[in-house]
Amino acid sequence: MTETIQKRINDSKAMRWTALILIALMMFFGYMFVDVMSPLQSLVEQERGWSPSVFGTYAASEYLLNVFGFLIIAGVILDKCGIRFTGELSASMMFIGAAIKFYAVSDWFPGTGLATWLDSWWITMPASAKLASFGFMIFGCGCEMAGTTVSKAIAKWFKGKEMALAMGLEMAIARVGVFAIFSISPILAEKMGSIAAPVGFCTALVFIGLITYTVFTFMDRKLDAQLGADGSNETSDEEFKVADLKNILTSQIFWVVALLCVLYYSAIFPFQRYGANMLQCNLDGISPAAASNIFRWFPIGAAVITPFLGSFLDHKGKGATMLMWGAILLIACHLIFAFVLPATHSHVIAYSTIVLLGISFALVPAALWPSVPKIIDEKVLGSAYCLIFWVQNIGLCFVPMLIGSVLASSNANNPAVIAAKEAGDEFIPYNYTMPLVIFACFGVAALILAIYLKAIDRKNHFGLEEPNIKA
Ligand SMILES: NCCCC[C@H](N)C(=O)NCC(=O)O
Repeated sequence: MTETIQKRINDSKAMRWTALILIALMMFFGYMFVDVMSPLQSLVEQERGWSPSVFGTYAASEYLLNVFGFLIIAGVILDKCGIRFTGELSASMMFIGAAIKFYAVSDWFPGTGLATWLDSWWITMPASAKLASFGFMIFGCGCEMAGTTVSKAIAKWFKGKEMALAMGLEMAIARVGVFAIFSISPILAEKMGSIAAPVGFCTALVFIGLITYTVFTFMDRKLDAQLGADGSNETSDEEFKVADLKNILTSQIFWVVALLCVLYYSAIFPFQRYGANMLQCNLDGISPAAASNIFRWFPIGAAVITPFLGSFLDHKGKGATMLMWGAILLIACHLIFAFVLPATHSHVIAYSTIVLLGISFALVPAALWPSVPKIIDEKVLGSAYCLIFWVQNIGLCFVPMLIGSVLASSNANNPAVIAAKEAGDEFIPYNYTMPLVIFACFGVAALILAIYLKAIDRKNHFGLEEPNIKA
């Protein structure tokens, strides 16, 4: 009897990479929306009266609902309802949140009954900021849930294939989105004479992301038909039960990975918010544009290198070792920024350290996310990703506030800062040593966890050092 081996849709290189592009586009547009207002801080202050602390509250709102438990629910939804439903839900939440934020910063909002009511309480926070934060909170829930859904979708479509390369490419595409919006947003705002223009533009892009993900769901339906699954819990024979969460939460290796993740990312994304200003302060007050020009090599450097490291991981392995090197580079870079740059004011050192940090930012994500399917049972993979993001979001929500207050308190008696404030200067030459030392300490803790992770992997054979593609 001859047995025909049926080829699945994801066995075709063209089809699985098309699927990756479709889902990565949703994240690309999502990451663009996240940072659309980051380069417009002073403009938002002028146009809408958002003080720096209002801006900080607005930025934290992205993570607020996630921290208060939404991401845990998101994990259950993902494992119970599957990647198609959860992806559509995430993309829709991203669009609804984006549309609310667009309305909040548009010229249609001031003067409405809602604006008058929102202005009547917590008066230091303008109505536009309150509504924009509400929208951003809904968007943030959708965006983080989308991030975990995309990881689970890639693990499904690329299992035993180029999984790490695919995850690396997806993250690289998202980072190009950050780079792109940092360049486009100020131009759009200036040309259209309003901050609402770039926000509206990105809201439209988020809608396109919803469409591209919808196209992907048709492909995924076909894959499920070939796998013989019903699509609710596509990759596993056993049904997901909420009680399975207990297995994740009591797993030692899960906590090592989750803590490593929060510590590492707490020294990356919050640093991203202060990085350009830190360079300005340490390079004799260069212009904000010149500082951004140096700083943008950080996400773009990571975007270029991540896919190569992903491919290396697929073919050669060494995931745990890559995590260790990522943490070592992180520590070295923050210490150079803290002690060497203020002493030398060297542009060469600034550029090289930014590039080194970009390599670190490629090493850790490229190794971390593809390692999760190796340590966690497939049927609870969605919940595991969501729980890791949940722990990470706690750091991303609170560390910027910690850094902001340390920066303020460590400069309270700084004569240069006092003089600049008294003179009403636009540029305040802050000393960033203390915040940078805190970032380096996060790196040291992440390194200890990476070493421990490598040790427990060696003992328990999780395969973190093994390649994904077995010859
Ligand atoms: N403001 C963007 C934060 C994205 C956080 C997200 N949970 C994440 O870790 N994504 C993976 C990455 O490396 O970007």
